[in-house]
Amino acid sequence: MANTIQQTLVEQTVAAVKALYGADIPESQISLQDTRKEFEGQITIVTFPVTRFSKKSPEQTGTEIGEYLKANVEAISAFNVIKGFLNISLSDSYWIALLNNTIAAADFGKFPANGKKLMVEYSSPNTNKPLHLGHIRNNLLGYSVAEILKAYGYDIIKANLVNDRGIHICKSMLAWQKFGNGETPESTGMKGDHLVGKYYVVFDKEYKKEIDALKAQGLSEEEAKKNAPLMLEAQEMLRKWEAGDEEVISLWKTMNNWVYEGFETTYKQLGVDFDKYYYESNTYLLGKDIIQEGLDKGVFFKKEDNSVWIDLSDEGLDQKLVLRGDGTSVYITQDLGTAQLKFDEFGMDESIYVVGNEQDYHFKVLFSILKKLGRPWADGLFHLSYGMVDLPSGKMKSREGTVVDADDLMAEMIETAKTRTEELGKTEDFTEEEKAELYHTIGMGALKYFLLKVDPKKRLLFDPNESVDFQGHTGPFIQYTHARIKSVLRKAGYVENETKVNPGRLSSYELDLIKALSEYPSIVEASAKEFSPAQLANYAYEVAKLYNKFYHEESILKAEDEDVKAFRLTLSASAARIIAESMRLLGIKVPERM
Ligand SMILES: NC(=[NH2+])NCCC[C@H](N)C(=O)O
Repeated sequence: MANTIQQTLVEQTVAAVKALYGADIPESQISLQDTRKEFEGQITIVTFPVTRFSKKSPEQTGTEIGEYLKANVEAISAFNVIKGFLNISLSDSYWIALLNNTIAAADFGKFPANGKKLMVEYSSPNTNKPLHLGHIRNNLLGYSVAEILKAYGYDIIKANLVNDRGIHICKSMLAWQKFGNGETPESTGMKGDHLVGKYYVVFDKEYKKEIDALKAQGLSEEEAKKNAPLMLEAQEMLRKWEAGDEEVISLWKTMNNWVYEGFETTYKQLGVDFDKYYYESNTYLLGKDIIQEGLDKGVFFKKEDNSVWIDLSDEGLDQKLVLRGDGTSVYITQDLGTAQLKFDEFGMDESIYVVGNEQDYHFKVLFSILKKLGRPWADGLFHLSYGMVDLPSGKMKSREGTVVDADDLMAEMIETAKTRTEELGKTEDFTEEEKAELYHTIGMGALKYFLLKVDPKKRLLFDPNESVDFQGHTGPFIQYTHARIKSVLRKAGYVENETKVNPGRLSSYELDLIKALSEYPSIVEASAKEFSPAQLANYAYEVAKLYNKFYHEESILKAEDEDVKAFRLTLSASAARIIAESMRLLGIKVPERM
């Protein structure tokens, strides 16, 4: 447990039960809560489990435990019992010492290396079109979870599995070949991924025309789709590609490089990065040896047409194809092989896949197969699943009218941040360069915070305007708070870790803020264990709110005496550091001034 006073209270409660009632109560039965706002105190012990041993009323039991604790734990200044809840007040001197000695220290909230390795696979785009809003959620989640786990002591590998082969890639290639007139990113000034995406859309449009024409000739929808000349050509291209045709391969290399250049720009703008890239063009044949192994072990079975299946009805899932009758692989064949490759190469303890919830079933099956095959690492696999992101209709139109392009959205966010910041009118003395950086920081902070504060499983409505509200539950509100604290510290000429300062007593605003800051390590721990950036995001907001309350209620620069002033500056500096660090783990920058 990161907060030692909590640990002490649990241990001393166990000792109290022994001393008072002669019984051994397991630590796990002692639960602590934050004391409710309307009661006196900061930490509450739930005494109901103890009544089993005391054989007395909850009130009586709470009072007896409270007296024992007050006599034995120096930090306790008072207690009260309400309906069996033992509310404990810790002395001001306890909280003051905690700030000076623990929270204000540079290593507060830093975890030592835990010797464990973990891979986070995220992003994993297809190279036939640019990234969209859904990818943004994916990238932010993956990056943030990786940073949180790194802070918690893991050795992290950020991996990206790029889907760079298959019929969808042939569609954009074919459309470019037929209708592209030799267009390049240079000749059009378009980003490479957008150019390729444009031809993916062209394919779809032309293909639809062909389907309609065939249907007008009396073909069924299904037949028309199958026999449309463009589709037949795309399939022919895929066959040639797989047979090693030089022309196709060279076209693929050219267009794929356009896409990668585009992706790199998008990733840079988003502020995400990767340690390892996997390409499906290299991994798509993997997994076939695992199919054979599964057949030998009796985990898989063959049907008459030679296709290979797994029966997962014992787990409430159905039968699932793992290899086609003609020996070609399906999605899961590749993923079996890629999982093996990842573990062979990195020998990690855990592996997380950040992939949308439309693939929940796929990952259930994948993990289940690897368990059945007896892979020792199969228990360390986790699918970090997330829901869709929508925009309020009419707010922003994407190029194709359906999905929202990631680059467009980011540009729009930075623009909105600019407008809003200009309204605040505090940047007169900024250089153009500083302004541009600030708008970027705020625009991206707004976008990232809005997407990360929500539980990943929830479907999300992204409201660009609401996300930049400087007063709301937003990134910019937290960023603004950070800049405000930094401004106070600058005005005071504050130097980090000057002296240990004792103001004598604490106001309730100071106490609430110190208490919140003291929770930082346990929040990092919980966010890491639950792969939950949302917890950290909401925590940063709480700290910012408490700081603002403190700031409005207490004078800092004009405090009543030097000790109080020095103390409030130390408290401010700690709040700024913890806000900045929480936001860094979310991939969000905080400005020094704004
Ligand atoms: N190992 C995996 N299956 N990762 C997810 C790949 C996601 C895939 N490229 C898609 O866009 O749907």
